[in-house]
Amino acid sequence: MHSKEQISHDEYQKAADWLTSQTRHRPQVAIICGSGLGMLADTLKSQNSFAYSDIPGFPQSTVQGHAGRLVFGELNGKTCVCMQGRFHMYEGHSLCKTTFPIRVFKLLGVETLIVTNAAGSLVDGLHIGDIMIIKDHINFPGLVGFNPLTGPNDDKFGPRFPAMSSCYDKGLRCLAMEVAKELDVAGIMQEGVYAMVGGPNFESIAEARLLHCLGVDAVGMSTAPEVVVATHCGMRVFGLSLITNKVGKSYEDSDSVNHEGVLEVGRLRSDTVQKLVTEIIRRMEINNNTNNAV
Ligand SMILES: O=P(O)(O)O[C@H]1O[C@H](CO)[C@@H](O)[C@H]1O
Ligand code: HPA
Repeated sequence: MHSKEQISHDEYQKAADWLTSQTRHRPQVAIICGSGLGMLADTLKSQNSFAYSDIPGFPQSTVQGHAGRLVFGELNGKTCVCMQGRFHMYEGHSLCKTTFPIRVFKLLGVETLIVTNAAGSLVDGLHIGDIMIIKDHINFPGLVGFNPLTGPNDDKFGPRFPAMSSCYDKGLRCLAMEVAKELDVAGIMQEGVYAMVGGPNFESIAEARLLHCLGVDAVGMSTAPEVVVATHCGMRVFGLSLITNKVGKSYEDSDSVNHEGVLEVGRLRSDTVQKLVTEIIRRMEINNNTNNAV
């Protein structure tokens, strides 16, 4: 599935212009809701929401737990746009379609991207229900050439060879830990490395052992392409993984993971994730002088 699909600057602009004509909100922060975490969008005040099917160029969500709506609104004094449902490579979308909304957000003036996901833990210290602040990622599809930036570079968005050595903003990671302490949830939070695999199958035992050996703390099937595209176009990124399951590394393990279980943990922890994200956004500094439009 080495996609040759290219999306022109005009197509991103068309979606951004359509959204600008439909809502008075001009978002500074974009939030992507992971599996079972769509309720984050419900916290926005003065909402305007749009079905993905109505937005020019947007793909459709096909996964249970991903509603397929873009919600604009106010949250603690910041204007936000929330993806209630993300796109995954395994749904059959090209990677540039999977990340289409990110560049549209850039054109809308978004400066900060908050990504959330459901992920499986590979380490003893991360338990079901814990929240991992993403410190770094391993983009397995990207390492072998499945990268949303493949193809002619659009210099209006960013450089041909973007650095990825500090894509998860350190200031926001520190802020998240401070907020976690104040909300008394620091005990279930720690930083770690997220790895994206292609999916849609969950990992075999041997794959889980390999990921563990490679220094992966949590594994999922999303996020890295979104973060690559956001970093390429100069956005500040913050990411959270909700640990929804332990990834079996022993042939003696009898538990096996399934998507319903993943969604259930999302529901159980939705309140905590919501409070964390809401408070981080309240305290986040926004550079109002930056003209982000490209
Ligand atoms: O990464 P999000 O969208 O949270 O979803 C995660 O949950 C699904 C598996 O249950 C996969 O899509 C995996 O990537
Ligand atoms: O264990 C997992 N593996 C891959 N993706 C996932 N998303 C939630 N849990 C998992």
